[in-house]
Amino acid sequence: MPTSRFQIGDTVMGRWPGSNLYYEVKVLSYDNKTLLYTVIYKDGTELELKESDITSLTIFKQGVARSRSRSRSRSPGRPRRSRSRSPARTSRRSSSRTTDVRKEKLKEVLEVRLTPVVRRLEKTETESENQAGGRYNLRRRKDQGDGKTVELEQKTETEVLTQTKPPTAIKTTDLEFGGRVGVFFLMFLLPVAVLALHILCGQKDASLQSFPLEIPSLQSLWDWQVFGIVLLWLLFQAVLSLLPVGKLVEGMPLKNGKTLKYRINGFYALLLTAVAVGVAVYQEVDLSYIHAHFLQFYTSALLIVTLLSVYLFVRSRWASEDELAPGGNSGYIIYDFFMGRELNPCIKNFDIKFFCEMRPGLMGWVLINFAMLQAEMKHQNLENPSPAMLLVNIFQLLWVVDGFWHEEKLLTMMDIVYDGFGFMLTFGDLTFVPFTFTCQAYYLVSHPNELSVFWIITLITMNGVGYYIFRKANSQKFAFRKNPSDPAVSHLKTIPTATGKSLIVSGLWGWVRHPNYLGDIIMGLAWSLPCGFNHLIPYFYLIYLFTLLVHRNARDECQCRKKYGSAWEEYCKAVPYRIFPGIY
Ligand SMILES: NC(=O)C1=CN([C@@H]2O[C@H](COP(=O)(O)OP(=O)(O)OC[C@H]3O[C@@H](n4cnc5c(N)ncnc54)[C@H](OP(=O)(O)O)[C@@H]3O)[C@@H](O)[C@H]2O)C=CC1
Ligand SMILES: CC(C)CCC[C@@H](C)[C@H]1CC=C2C3=C(CC[C@@]21C)[C@@]1(C)CC[C@H](O)C(C)(C)[C@@H]1CC3
Repeated sequence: MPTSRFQIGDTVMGRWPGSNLYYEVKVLSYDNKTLLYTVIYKDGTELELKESDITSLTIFKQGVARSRSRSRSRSPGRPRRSRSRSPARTSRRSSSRTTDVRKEKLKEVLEVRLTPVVRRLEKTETESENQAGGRYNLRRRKDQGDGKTVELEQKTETEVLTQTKPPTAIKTTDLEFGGRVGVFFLMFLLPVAVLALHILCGQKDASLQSFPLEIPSLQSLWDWQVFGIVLLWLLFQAVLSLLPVGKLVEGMPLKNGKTLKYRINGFYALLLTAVAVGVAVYQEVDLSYIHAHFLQFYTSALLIVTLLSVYLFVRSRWASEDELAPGGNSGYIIYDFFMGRELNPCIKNFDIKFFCEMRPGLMGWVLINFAMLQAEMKHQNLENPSPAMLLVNIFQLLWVVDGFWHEEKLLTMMDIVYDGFGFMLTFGDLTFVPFTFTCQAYYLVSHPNELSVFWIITLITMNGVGYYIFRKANSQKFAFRKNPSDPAVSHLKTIPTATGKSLIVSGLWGWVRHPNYLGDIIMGLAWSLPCGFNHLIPYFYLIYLFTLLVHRNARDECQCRKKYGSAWEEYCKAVPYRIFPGIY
């Protein structure tokens, strides 16, 4: 192996593909043609790595030691922000220089990456465990009796430190949604599809055969007063989100080691919004105004989404590389505009993405549903809302309340940790959620549907079952990631992975690989069925959810395969179905 830097049998630190995590590996061979090293991880996983993904133990330890001494002298507050020393930049530049320079740069990379987390080690053990999403053990433990494996036995500093890093913002090469052409069409199709949905839901003949639809006049699409109301709504929700009530929680560590702080007060904001709406209704504000001006509300929201997306794209030009999302950095303007370049665009401490993801959209959804309930009573001259309308309102309210009750969990989700904030998410959060998730209630205003007692009980049971699966699966995974030895989840069987995290392979997560998606889809069905079978249009949410979750499942599995390698394959063998047991 004359040209290789590392020799067969050397113990070195190897980067886990697709991440910033370094683990101890042994060099098994070197291929002069492909310039790849075959290395073996401590759990037996063999992989081929590039030289740039390997570093010697000495250099790695020096990096850790230096970072430790530096961090102690630093203030315990927010870590220093350093544009010029961004890890991504440093590592990119270093690749074109000499080996010595590379070594020096690598030390720097490790130093910068590790520093802030050393600070975390000075906290209590529980804190560091929570932040790291669990503790990590590189050794694959021998199975114990029932084949159950236990995580975390031994925790080295480096393991915890490196594990907490999110993926690097290298140039995005795997384009999703059909690449540039796909997103270009999506960007026009999505708003038009939502508009068509509105027109269909609102007209007497809601059948798909009523195409081509009557195009609404431009005048009927715009109203300055409605635009003002939408702006006020956004402002009101932003103010509520800044209220100093509720706990302050640290988000997942960013690439530069920095963590952002989030005020978890969504549930209080929901209560305050309910009080404000209650007062308005008491003051005889007619909420059916929203129904009467629904299209104008939609176009106002769409204009705000477009302006916000442009603002986000423009400001991302000044973002440092470590502030960029891994998925929206292709260099193609259209694609990056759609996917979003910046991971967590903030104005001071206000994270725009975190705010938009739930607040205005989910609260708006509940408010619009309630407005539709009032509109139904008005239009159909009812003294009380119909059972169908009540079920839709209650089922969806339960889901939204649940979302706000567990708001903190959003911080660990793919949308916050991985996806950029661009047109797709702004449109999804601020228009798609409030203006399509409400389609059942909107439909019921002009398409009454009688429900028998049997049907009502069946729908309540269906929603209950779906909710139980959704909640239990999500809570179990969250509790397990937070602390695998938590008595509530410690009985679960697991598959260890080379990253040190384990995969649950029993209970709901041993039934299908995404039980939470299954629960969500069952609920989605229970939300549409109250509208009867006359038209397909109230099933829009179900169709959307099914498509989104199947696509999301594929995205997530692709990431998990990269992260967990052979352990993920083992999990797929043990749990062959993705979402629907015995079917898919
Ligand atoms: N109604 C709607 O419009 C939408 C609803 N949702 C809902 O949001 C919820 C969250 O969804 P989402 O964030 O997509 O995905 P999940 O909550 O399912 O998270 C997937 C992650 O869980 C971890 N994981 C996967 N399998 C296992 C296992 N066996 N044991 C332990 N950890 C595992 C992996 O991350 P790691 O190992 O890194 O922890 C994986 O990346 C779902 O209930 C979904 O239905 C989502 C999107 C839209
Ligand atoms: C085709 C569209 C442009 C796609 C838009 C997708 C978005 C509407 C959804 C993507 C993931 C979402 C989640 C929630 C709302 C819908 C979007 C934004 C969620 C915040 C709702 C509340 C839940 O409790 C949750 C589990 C936290 C949801 C997380 C994902």
